[in-house]
Amino acid sequence: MTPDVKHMKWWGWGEEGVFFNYLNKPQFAPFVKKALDIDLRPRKIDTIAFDPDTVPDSTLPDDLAAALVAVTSPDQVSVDPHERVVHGHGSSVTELLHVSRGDYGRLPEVVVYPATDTEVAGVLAAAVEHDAVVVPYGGGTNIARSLQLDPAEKRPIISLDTGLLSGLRELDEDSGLARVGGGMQGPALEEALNDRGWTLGHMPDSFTHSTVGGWAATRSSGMQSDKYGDIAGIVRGMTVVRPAGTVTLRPVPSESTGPSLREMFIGSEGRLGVITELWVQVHRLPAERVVVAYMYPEWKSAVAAIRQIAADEVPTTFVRISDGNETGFSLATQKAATTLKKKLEGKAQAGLWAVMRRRGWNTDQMCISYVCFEGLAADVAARRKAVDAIARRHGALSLGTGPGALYDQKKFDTPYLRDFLLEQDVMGDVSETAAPWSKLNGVHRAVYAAAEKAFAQLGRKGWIMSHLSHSYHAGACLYFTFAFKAGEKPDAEYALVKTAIQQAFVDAGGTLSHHHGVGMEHAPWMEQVVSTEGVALMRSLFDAADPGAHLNPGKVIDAPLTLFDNLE
Ligand SMILES: Cc1cc2nc3c(=O)[nH]c(=O)nc-3n(C[C@H](O)[C@H](O)[C@H](O)COP(=O)(O)OP(=O)(O)OC[C@H]3O[C@@H](n4cnc5c(N)ncnc54)[C@H](O)[C@@H]3O)c2cc1C
Repeated sequence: MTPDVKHMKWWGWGEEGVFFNYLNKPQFAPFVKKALDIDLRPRKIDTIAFDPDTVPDSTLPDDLAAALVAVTSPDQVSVDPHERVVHGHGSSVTELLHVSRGDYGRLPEVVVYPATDTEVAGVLAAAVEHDAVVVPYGGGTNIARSLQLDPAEKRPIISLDTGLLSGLRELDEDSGLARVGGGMQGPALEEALNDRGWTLGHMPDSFTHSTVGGWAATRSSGMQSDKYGDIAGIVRGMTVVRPAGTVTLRPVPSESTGPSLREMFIGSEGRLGVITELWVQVHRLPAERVVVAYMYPEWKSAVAAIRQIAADEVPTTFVRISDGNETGFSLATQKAATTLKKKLEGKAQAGLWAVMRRRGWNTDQMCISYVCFEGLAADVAARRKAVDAIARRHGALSLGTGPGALYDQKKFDTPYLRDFLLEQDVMGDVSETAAPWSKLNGVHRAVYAAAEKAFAQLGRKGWIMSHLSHSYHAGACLYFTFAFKAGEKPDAEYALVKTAIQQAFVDAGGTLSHHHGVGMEHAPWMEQVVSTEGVALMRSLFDAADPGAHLNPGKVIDAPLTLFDNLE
């Protein structure tokens, strides 16, 4: 029997039985028709039955199987076809496209669930001794092809699932530091902390299925990073089990001990060892939390306002603005008004629209913004007043807390949209960057231009929209969502659009990725963003740290597959 570790659907995002439903959103189908020239069909797929006979048999050598069982137990080692398929991919759109059609690509020969550091060390030792590859697996939510396996890899591949390395193990309440198992998933950790009056506050959109170790290994950032920080700041110490031994980094608030090993492991995507335990910075649950919505007449004034909030150092938990296209999309995903309360809200919204039109706003260009404040009530009120004033100076109307509450409730629903779009033969995905404030509008313009050009090359209508999230003193993250109707070769078409967007990031002065990591998907651009010598230095590190290339090879740099190489 395999261990009780929660996994996502083998063929898509999230839990079986949960879907994106557009039938209760009356404006969605007309919106998609206008944006992509597509007539939506009612969703047909509730689930995709898994057929184990479609999975090639595992070729795990007997001696390696025996070694893995010897260092763990028979129940912790699985060659089950479903297990191997679940662990053979991450959540990039091209992986899901193929896997959902039964085209699995290279699969691991075996999945192992070590429960202690000693067992992890045993698995790594067995891998080195039997010349196998080990790929640490957290929640499988990455979208940078960080888990995708090289079809040309001839050695046995072990997927090391971190699910049993879980639990809130210690809470140092004096310091606000928690010791946590690397495989613990977001909801379990947050629940355990909340029960004791604490929160981590790290909320990536993938929160429901991703793990603390995965966050660290991909250099993740959550939607509340303005207050709680990116994972690189949240992680204060860690344990990393490597084939040669274990690195233990004690939790300290800051240190001056040479180049930071902690930073080196953050973003290492499994190439330097298995992160089995982390010390993370936690916070008391806030007394009050308020999300206020504002509507700006257009993008530039909205960005200027957010820039001002950052420059004035008004503490916020998050600040987000959707550009005109994304605001249109959000409005199109509003549910039909079935209750009196909703109908009244609908009337109030119509009234607001009339005000905006009277002010001469172009409703296609207006930008919705959400600002979250947490803390003591008086403090929240003072900060809200400061942001209100900045927003007004930049021409915004305050929409109050109603839309913000809705945003808070819906925030983890959107990931289901990609699977729905795939079923409708639409390729939809996201790409994100960060840039200094001085370059942000240029990056926004460049990405739109690059995407429109790529859609024109494909000869069909495409859609792109964006929001600003994660503000810093020096700049912010821009997060783009794009979609187009798939043709004969969806991967090649996707590669064309995605490449255009990534190249536009780099050319316009942004970074390759703000929080999705590199994997194989972004590796080809690494020299452009960290320089040729930078990549050479990273290569020396990986080669020296893992001379036999046993640890998730081909990720971050030197990827064997590019965006243009289809899965088998
Ligand atoms: C819909 C959607 C929304 C997303 N939103 C966000 C977001 O808001 N912010 C964000 O940062 N990311 C986001 N992501 C990306 C993804 O969730 C992150 O990259 C996440 O950190 C991956 O964690 P995981 O546990 O799923 O890792 P996995 O996908 O299982 O693994 C990712 C990489 O980390 C390695 N790894 C995993 N665990 C360990 C470990 N314990 N030790 C060593 N290496 C390990 C793996 O080998 C692999 O290379 C999103 C993804 C999706 C699909």
